[in-house]
Amino acid sequence: MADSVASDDPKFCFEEVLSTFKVCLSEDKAVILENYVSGWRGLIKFLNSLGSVFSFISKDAINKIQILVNLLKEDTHSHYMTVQSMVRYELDNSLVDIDKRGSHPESGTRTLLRLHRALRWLELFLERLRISSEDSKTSVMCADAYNESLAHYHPWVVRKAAGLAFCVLPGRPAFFEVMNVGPPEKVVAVLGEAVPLISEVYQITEELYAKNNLLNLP
Ligand SMILES: CCCCCCCCCCCCC/C=C/[C@@H](O)[C@H](COP(=O)(O)O)NC(=O)CCCCCCCCCCCCCCC
Repeated sequence: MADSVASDDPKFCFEEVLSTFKVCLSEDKAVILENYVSGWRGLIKFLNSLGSVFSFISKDAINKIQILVNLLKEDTHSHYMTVQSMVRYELDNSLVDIDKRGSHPESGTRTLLRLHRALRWLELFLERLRISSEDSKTSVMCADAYNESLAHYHPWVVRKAAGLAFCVLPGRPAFFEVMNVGPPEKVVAVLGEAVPLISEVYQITEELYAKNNLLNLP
């Protein structure tokens, strides 16, 4: 794994993201942190290729991915193999700020929760994209998915900035081009494979966080 998340390798292919999410779950349905992080790296590559309007979003995501990458490199890395083991280890060792921000503002559990919420946006957006018609607007699909999910956790100023950024998203044909998968039918087929995978990873993480009362970490 490369040291820095902010790689500027320009070549993006959505199937790469698909393949990382494919290997995200272990046999016993635990979320493998390294693969989860790789999936996000791929998505950030995509976001970066859409232009600098999105850099305030990718900067925050890169920052969070980097926190997780660092945890995967520390002496305690064996506890960070899966999201399940990470949560267990951090809770057992009081490494998570539960009610208010304190001495662990960058715990893995808290950091992953932010990405997890964004994964729900991704699932909703990709599903809209999958069933969209040729003249559907990506900006509208993106905004609808955002308003239904991630926006609930963002203050007004972030929602406003995100809304403005969505307006400059390329139209569906150009968006599909950037996904670099092939003709539109192929994109739709790949999305049909990706959405259920992403959804399963999301559900498993959601249940884990709900069970441990972690869905509102500060
Ligand atoms: C394709 C268009 C991409 C649009 C992305 C939609 C998500 C909009 C998110 C706006 C986030 C703004 C940045 C600030 C966020 C933080 O305040 C906030 C809270 O963090 P804190 O508790 O540490 O303060 N952070 C977050 O909620 C995490 C946001 C992570 C966003 C990652 C978005 C990655 C998008 C990848 C796009 C890939 C599309 C692929 C399609 C084929």
